[in-house]
Amino acid sequence: MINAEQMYSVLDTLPDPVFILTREGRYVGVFGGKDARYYHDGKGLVGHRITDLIKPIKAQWFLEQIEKALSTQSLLIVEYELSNKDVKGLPDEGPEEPIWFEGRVQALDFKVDGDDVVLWVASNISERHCLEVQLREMSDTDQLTGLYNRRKLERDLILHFEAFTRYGIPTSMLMFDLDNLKVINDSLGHLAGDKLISTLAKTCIAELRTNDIACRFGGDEFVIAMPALDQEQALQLAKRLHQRFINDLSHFSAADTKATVSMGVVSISAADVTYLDLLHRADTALYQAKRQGKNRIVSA
Ligand SMILES: Nc1nc2c(ncn2[C@@H]2O[C@H](COP(=O)(O)OP(=O)(O)OP(=O)(O)O)[C@@H](O)[C@H]2O)c(=O)[nH]1
Repeated sequence: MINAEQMYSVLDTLPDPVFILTREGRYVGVFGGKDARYYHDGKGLVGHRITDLIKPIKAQWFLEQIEKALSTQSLLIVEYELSNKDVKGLPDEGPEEPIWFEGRVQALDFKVDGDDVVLWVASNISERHCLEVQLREMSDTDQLTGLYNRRKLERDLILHFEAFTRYGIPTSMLMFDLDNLKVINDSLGHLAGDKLISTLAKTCIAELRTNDIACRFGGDEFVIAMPALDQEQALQLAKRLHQRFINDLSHFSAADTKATVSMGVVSISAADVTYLDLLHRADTALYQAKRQGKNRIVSA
């Protein structure tokens, strides 16, 4: 059988760090964390309290997790970001970048110096976290243009709709569509059509504010959601953008067909029940612009 001394040696050799923390956030034991690629040596933390080592807001979060693990007596799994610069008493040696951790926190069935304690195992999940962020970005992004896709737009529109119904903050929407893309594809080729679509996207990126959400809605149709802009301001922006589009598209033309853009502009109104009503009204305004002869803006 393994003896107590050997057990201690095993604990200390663990690649991931293991902390024993009291309800008040005092480190009463630190084991393992021997993989220096991923962890700083935490031995110096023993005897200190989280609140003395970490900034108040973060320290409070740790205390809440300890409390939760103690009160539920079940395994709690949390994710958090921490750098050695955030924690007083950690050495400079070790990873320089902030680390994303998965913490597994479990109440222990004994007390230390009369205090309830938890076991907190921290695993470095930075690589996985980075991949998750990349995946989320990819799933929100249209491949051809780099603009957001419809999924991301709809998620954001739900929030903007809530901001309007709760606080009266307006959001306007511009829906636009290339005119005559089919003819251009047929005469200049599909790649030229793609180039047109990318050109519109580049102009959007150059012209818009950072909190505007420009999205490729599908095919040659785009939607821009403009938080905190009323209809008149949105129309001004649409006119500016339209002028830029016309300039940028002027050298793409096929026979006597000019590459132009039609636009519909709307703002959330009290009569809209969900963001889908806003999308529907934008679509109707765009349809009117097409019906009235294309290459124009309809504000409805
Ligand atoms: N090159 C290219 N063409 C596309 C892409 N997506 C959709 N299209 C084409 O764009 C056309 C879109 O249909 P419409 O909007 O009805 O065609 P349009 O000629 O622009 O007609 P109007 O909008 O009425 O001016 C279709 O012919 C599609 O095949 C794309 O990613 N690249």
